[in-house]
Amino acid sequence: MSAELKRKAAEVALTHVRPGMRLGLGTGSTAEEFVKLLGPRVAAGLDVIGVPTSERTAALAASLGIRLATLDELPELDLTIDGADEIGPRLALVKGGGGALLREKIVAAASARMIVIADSAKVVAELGAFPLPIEVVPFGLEATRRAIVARAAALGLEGPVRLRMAGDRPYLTDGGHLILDASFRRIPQPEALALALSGIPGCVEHGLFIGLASLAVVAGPGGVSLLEP
Ligand SMILES: O=C[C@H](O)[C@H](O)[C@H](O)COP(=O)(O)O
Repeated sequence: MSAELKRKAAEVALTHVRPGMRLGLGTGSTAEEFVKLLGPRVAAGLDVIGVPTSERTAALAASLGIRLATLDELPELDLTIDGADEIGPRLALVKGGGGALLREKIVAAASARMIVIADSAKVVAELGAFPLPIEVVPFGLEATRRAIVARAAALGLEGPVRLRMAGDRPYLTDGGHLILDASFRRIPQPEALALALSGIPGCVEHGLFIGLASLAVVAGPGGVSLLEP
């Protein structure tokens, strides 16, 4: 998606921000467009406080003068704005392409509302074309991977479950965990898959966000559209 479309979606999301709000700040190139638009508004006097979902977003927001807090300091938020890798029916999402899914999900769950910003290519009739990121602890990695394969086989897993790499080393999340990317191609039952993955020891969190987003702002060549669950 072009930076321009990302910015258009972020601009619409910004109209939902009110003075005094406690904001969850998402991660990824689209969420960054939102943070970049928020910075000048804060400099012009908009009083908000942000809880970042990654070290990367924290650094960007701080560089723009946005006041930040931890989720421990502000455990209840008004609104989270974040991107997504896929937006499916009823605003079920796949997230975690940028490796921030754990903090993103905790922050979204602590927010009264979550607005997803994306380009129209992210909207799908069925989730699964984007490999599902699953955050796991390093201990027992292969046992956890096999358990994921065993549970997910009946729920649409078609391809490999691969350890995400950063160059020649495993990618490490902000929480010090690893990411397994699972190639489903189709996820016909997201709720059942979410439940199955959550029950696997060693699996910290998965990238299925179900029932969390209350609005999607989708920018396409023909304009911006709003999707509700
Ligand atoms: O971990 C990363 C996040 O879930 C992102 O929101 C997601 O990957 C979308 O990123 P982008 O806006 O760069 O496509």
